[in-house]
Amino acid sequence: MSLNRDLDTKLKFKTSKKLKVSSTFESMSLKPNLLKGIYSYGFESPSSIQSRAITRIIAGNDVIAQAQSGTGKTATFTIGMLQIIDSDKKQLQGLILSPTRELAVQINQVVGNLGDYMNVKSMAMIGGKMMKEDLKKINKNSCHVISGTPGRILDMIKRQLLNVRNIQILVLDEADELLSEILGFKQQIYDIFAKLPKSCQVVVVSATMDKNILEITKKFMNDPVKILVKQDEISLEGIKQYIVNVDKEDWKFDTLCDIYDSLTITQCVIFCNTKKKVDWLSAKLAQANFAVVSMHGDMKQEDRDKVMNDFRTGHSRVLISTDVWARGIDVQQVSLVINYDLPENMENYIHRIGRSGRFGRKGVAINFITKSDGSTLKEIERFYHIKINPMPANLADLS
Ligand SMILES: Nc1ncnc2c1ncn2[C@@H]1O[C@H](COP(=O)(O)OP(=O)(O)OP(=O)(O)O)[C@@H](O)[C@H]1O
Repeated sequence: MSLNRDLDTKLKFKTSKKLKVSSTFESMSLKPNLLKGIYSYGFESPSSIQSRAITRIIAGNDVIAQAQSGTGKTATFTIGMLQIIDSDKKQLQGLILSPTRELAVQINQVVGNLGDYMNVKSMAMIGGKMMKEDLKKINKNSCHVISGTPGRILDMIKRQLLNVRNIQILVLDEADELLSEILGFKQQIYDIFAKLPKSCQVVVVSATMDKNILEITKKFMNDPVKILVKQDEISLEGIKQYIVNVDKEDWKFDTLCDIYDSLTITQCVIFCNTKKKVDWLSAKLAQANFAVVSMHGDMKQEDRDKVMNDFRTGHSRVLISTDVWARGIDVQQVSLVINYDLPENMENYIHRIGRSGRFGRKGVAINFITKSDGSTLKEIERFYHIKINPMPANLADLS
């Protein structure tokens, strides 16, 4: 983890002034069938980010929307996009990019659900599946909206299998990850962007944004409306955070076994930093007769799909994963996150713990801390202006 982070968020980048706040969905002048979709999906009133950003998107502005994890960013850009596209035209009009396949699929489901009464056709376009299946679907359906991962989308565009000439709105979800130097998406995003119409509106979204990312967005955004969160407000109060001092790496496993019963009260995600460690830990827990499932990026997509399905339906309750699960995935029953390893990336700390405590629910995050983790822990505390206390002896007190 870099120790030289620039903690100064005050300069230059500020939330746009005098943003209109729409406290109801009715007051957003949405299409009746979109409003119907929103209510049938179970939403009653908009969250803070929804009440500020949706009308800006609809007005045609480029928008940078930052909001805490689990506060409804997906519906923010989805509702904005659904209002903009014309479902009578059989053309691809909206493109949503996100960093993982599971997230792209999840977003596509939200588009389908909110657009249920609008006759909107959408599809997920992700790596790990046969391209010809994608082609069959597009040809059959002529999609209005595609939610995909950058590699597959770029590939489809380069092969001229995807007509992007009529795209009106591009969304980058988890934008700071998509635009970071480390993961290699950045060039793909630029290449996709270069193929889109000049007039295309851009919306970038994440729970975490830093100055570098905001600087980069200047290259492809036009005087964006900015809705930002102060550094000391990113961490959600509803998620209680604790440390467990384990001294040595070797002690983590026994500590986890000791608390296993509390993990299964609802659902729990355990994060490790490498795929190898995920495999090792799940094998070791299975050997000790603990029921767990695991997922990482080297697994076959059909196996990943099965794990996701089992976890989403509650058939499995404890999931071990890498940072492939850190961002965006929404399983409301997850109430506990364990950092078996502290994340190597400051942003992913907040994204990982945000898998619990969705939309105002309560959550608990437990960090296993070895002696050598001390400085990283301090850095996390400083970065998010929080104090992470030792876990109380009685785990029942956690809920
Ligand atoms: N207005 C609303 N009323 C009720 N529930 C909502 C509303 N908006 C969103 N939700 C629900 O809140 C949960 C979290 O939403 P979402 O996944 O969009 O969060 P997010 O802000 O994108 O989080 P992350 O930072 O983890 O990506 C979802 O289950 C979603 O259905």
